[in-house]
Amino acid sequence: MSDNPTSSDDRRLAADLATRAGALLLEVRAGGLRGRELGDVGDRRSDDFLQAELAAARPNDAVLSEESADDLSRLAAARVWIVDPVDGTREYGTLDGPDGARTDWAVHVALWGSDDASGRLLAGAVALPALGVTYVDDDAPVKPVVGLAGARADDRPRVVVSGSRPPTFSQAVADALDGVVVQMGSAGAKAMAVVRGEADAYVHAGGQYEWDSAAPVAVAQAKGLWCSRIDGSPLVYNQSDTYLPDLIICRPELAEAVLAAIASVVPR
Ligand SMILES: Nc1ncnc2c1ncn2[C@@H]1O[C@H](COP(=O)(O)O)[C@@H](OP(=O)(O)O)[C@H]1O
Ligand SMILES: [Mg+2]
Repeated sequence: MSDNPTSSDDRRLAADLATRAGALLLEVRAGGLRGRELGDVGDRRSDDFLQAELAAARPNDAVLSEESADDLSRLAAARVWIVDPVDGTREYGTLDGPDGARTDWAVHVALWGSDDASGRLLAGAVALPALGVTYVDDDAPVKPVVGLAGARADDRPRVVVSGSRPPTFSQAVADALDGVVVQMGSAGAKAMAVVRGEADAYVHAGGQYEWDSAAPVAVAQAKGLWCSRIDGSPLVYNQSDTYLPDLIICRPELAEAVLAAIASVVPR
C-alpha cells in the first residue's frame, strides 16, 4: 500500500471496509443471538474487524471508534478514521419488529484530515447491510432501493428523526415545511434516506457523538445536501471532546426554513 493514498483510494477503502463489516454483522445476526447480547457481540466483532483492517491498510493513520478506548493521540494526527462499527445497535439487535428484523442500522467509516485550518472530512462510506447498499462520498446519482421509510403516500416533505429520542422541535420543523415527521433508527439510515430522496430533512438534538454523524455527513455533503449544527454552524470533527449533539441534513433549499423553525423553539 502506498504511503500517500489518493482520495479515491481512501474512498474505496472506506466503502470496502463498511461493506465487509456489514457482511460480518449479517453473519453474526444469523447466529442465534438477539437483543442486547446480539448488539454487544456485533459491536465488538465489527470494531475488531475495522481496527485490524485499518491498522494493516493505513498504519500511519489514527482511529476514533465508538467501541475502542480513545487515547487522544489522534489529536496530533494528520489523518483520523472515525468509525461507528454499528450505528443503530438497538435496531440491529431487534429481530422481531412488526415487519420482522429491523433494517435501520448502519456501519460508518469516515476519514478526517487536517489539510485546512480546522480539518475536514476527506472520505466516508455508510453501509446499510440489511438493504444491501453502501453509499460513498461521491457525486454519482444514487439508485433507488426499497427504502426504510416506505413509499410516499403524497408529496409532503418528510422529516426523519430518532425513533427513541426525537428532538422537541420535530413537529415544528415538519409544520414549517408543511410536511410530516417519520421516525427511524440509526443516524446513518436517516441520513441515507435523505440522500436517496426518500426523506427531505434529518434533524437531531439532545446528544450524539462524532462517529454517529461523520460518515453520513461526508456522504451527504458530497451529494450536495445541507449539513450543519442546528444553529447553522459547521459540524467540526476530531475534537478532544467527541460530543457533537445535534445536526441538520436536508435538501439545500429547505435549510433556511428548517433553521428558522428550530430557532423559533430552541433558545439560543
Ligand atoms: N441523546 C443522545 N445521546 C447520545 N447518543 C445519542 C442520543 N440520541 C441518539 N444517539 C446516538 O445516535 C445514533 C442514532 O440514534 P437514533 O437511532 O436514536 O437516531 C445512535 O448511535 P449508536 O447506535 O451507534 O449508539 C444513538 O446512540
Ligand atoms: Mg452511532
